[in-house]
Parts: sequence; structure tokens; C-alpha cells
Amino acid sequence: MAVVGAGSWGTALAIQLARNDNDVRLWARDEAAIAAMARDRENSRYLPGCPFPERLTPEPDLARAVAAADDVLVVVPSHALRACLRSLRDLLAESQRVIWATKGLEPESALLPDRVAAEELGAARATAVLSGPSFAGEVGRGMPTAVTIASADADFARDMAGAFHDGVFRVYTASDVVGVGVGGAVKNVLAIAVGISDGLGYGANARALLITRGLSEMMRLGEKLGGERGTLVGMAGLGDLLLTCTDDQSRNRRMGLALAAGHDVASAEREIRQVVEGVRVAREVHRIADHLGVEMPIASQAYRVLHEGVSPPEAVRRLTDRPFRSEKD
Ligand SMILES: NC(=O)C1=CN([C@@H]2O[C@H](COP(=O)(O)OP(=O)(O)OC[C@H]3O[C@@H](n4cnc5c(N)ncnc54)[C@H](OP(=O)(O)O)[C@@H]3O)[C@@H](O)[C@H]2O)C=CC1
Ligand SMILES: O=C(CO)COP(=O)(O)O
Repeated sequence: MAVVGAGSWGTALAIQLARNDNDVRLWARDEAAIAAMARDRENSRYLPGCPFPERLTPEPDLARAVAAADDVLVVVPSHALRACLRSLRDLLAESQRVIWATKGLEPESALLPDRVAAEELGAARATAVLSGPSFAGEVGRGMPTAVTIASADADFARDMAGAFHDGVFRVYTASDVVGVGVGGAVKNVLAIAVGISDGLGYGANARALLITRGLSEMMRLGEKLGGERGTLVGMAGLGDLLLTCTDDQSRNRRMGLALAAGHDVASAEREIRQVVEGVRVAREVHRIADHLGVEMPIASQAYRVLHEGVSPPEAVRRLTDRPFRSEKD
């Protein structure tokens, strides 16, 4: 397996694959970082304290990494996905399949990763997505975790599940690539909203409100785009929403906490030093919800705080100040 992208999540997944007796080449664009990983046998920048298993080889040359692999796992932020797939296109043999663990929407187009992959790799290439409630640090340390791998190609989903699955890292297979993609994208934005509310000290009742009504927003958008309800209340939807909204390991939640404390987006990103997908994705969720006429008030208020300068307390006031309605709507 080749793992393309050696941030925290790419590194954790590479470790899991190698632990599970797969030969893994881990590539990053930063050659000095790859050299340091080869020397230290850990990724001290993105995933410190998680030693590399023997079968994991840091690889500075993308073509060599791909040539040595059966299949390719892409783990870069959503804004880099298209460029990354494009650079892979000419390196891939016909038989090689591509799975990604990216959670987001493409900037400007608001496309889900599967649409970007179809455009860059062609509709005939077998592809899959890995998603679900899974902090990299916990996976890196070998703590119990479950994810979903979805693909229109059932054999590919099963093969990937077999490569990852062991007694601690469980994999559920699925075919609903759209539902899994929407869950992974929207939960980032909702975690920022919950971080804001918690940071303002609004308490447990407000948190439960935001998560539950946030799930309704995720489901409305997911179903509109063709995803299935069952997926959205499964690991890659509700599961990841709960994880990301409630634990401070989440960079998106921490962004919300920082905004509530009066920091601006740029300074909070500098402090976090890793990708905070929800910042860009909020703009795309807002754009697509608006375009499709899907009501997503919580995600919209997160967008307004992030990109339109609305203050966190004012955003919460706008949410709570809405008229009563049927819970089914
Ligand atoms: N961390 C986690 O717990 C989880 C993350 N994810 C998802 O995985 C994806 C990757 O996030 P994560 O690993 O956490 O991010 P990190 O911030 O930990 O690392 C980002 C990585 O992406 C690389 N990168 C950034 N831009 C590009 C580019 N243009 N081309 C190639 N590589 C690039 C960075 O390289 P450089 O250092 O050179 O900038 C770095 O290696 C995101 O979509 C995230 O939502 C999903 C589940 C869990
Ligand atoms: O996707 C994740 C866990 O499933 C990681 O969440 P954050 O990107 O908010 O850290």
C-alpha cells in the first residue's frame, strides 16, 4: 500500500496498515520530513509518540511509492485533494485502486471527494472512502476504533477492510459513498459551532441541542445529495459528529473554543498547527445549502462567525431566537 500524505491521519493509518502486516510506503511532499521519519522511525511533527512498525517505509519519491504498491491511500486536506489526485493520475497502473480518508468539500466547487476523484481519475477507476470517528493519536497508540469504508466496488471495500481490520481497529463496509462524504464534511463545521457554544459557557443543554439539530442538518443535506439516512446515523455521520463535537482532541472543536475566547481564525489556526477542515468547509456547506435550498441554520451561523465577522454570542442568539417549529421539520 502507498499512503500519500503524512500528516497526523496519513501517518496513523500507515501505522495501522503496517501493524496489520501490510508493506506500506508513506510519502509526504516535504522531503526533509520524510528523511526525519526514516531516521527517527516516528513522525515527530504530526504524530509524536507513535513508533513506526517495521513494515512502514517513509518514501520521498511519489512514483516509487506508487510503483511498489497494490493500491493507494490518499490522506491530504480537502483543499489539496484534486492536485494530489492529478499528480497520481499518470503514475497509476490500470489495476491500482484509490481510497481517500479526506473529510471535506472542495473549495469553490463544493464537490464531495468522490466527484473530484471521478473527474481526476476517471469513472472507471475503482475508488473508496475511509471515514468515521477516529482521532489520529488514538489510532496511532493502538486504541480501539471503528471506521466505515464505503465503495461502489464491493470487492475494493472488502479488500481494504481486510487490510485495516484487526482486533482493535474495526472496519464496517458500505456502498453509500455520498452519505459517508457528507457526514465527514459537515461534522467539521458543526464541531466548530459546538466549540463556540461550549467556549461561551452555554452548557450541556446547548451542546445536546446543537449536536441533535446539527444531525438533522447533516441528514437534510445528505439525503438531498443522494446519501442514505442509515449512513448518516452510522459511524461516518452521527458517530463522527459525537466524537468531534465533544472531545478537545478535535481541531475543529478547538477552533470554536478559540473563537469564543476572542481569537480570530488566523491566529487560532496558527496555534493549532494542523488542518482545521471546518474553516473552509463551512463556506462550501453554506454555498451548497443555499444553492439547494437546504435549511442548515447551525452550519450557517458557524460560517458567519468564521467568514463574515459575526460575533460568537450574536451567532448563538440568532440561533436561539428563532420561532418554535415542529421537530420533524
Ligand atoms: N487527524 C485526524 O484525527 C483525522 C483527520 N482526518 C482527515 O484527514 C485529512 C488530512 O488531515 P490530517 O492528516 O489530520 O492533517 P494534518 O494537519 O495533520 O496534516 C496535513 C498533511 O497534509 C499535507 N498537505 C497539505 N497540503 C498539501 C498539498 N497541497 N499537497 C500534499 N500534501 C499536503 C501536509 O504537508 P506539510 O506538512 O508539508 O504542510 C501534512 O502532511 C483531513 O481531511 C482530515 O479531516 C480524518 C480523520 C481523522
Ligand atoms: O475527523 C476527525 C476525527 O474523526 C478529526 O477531527 P478534527 O479534524 O476536528 O481534529
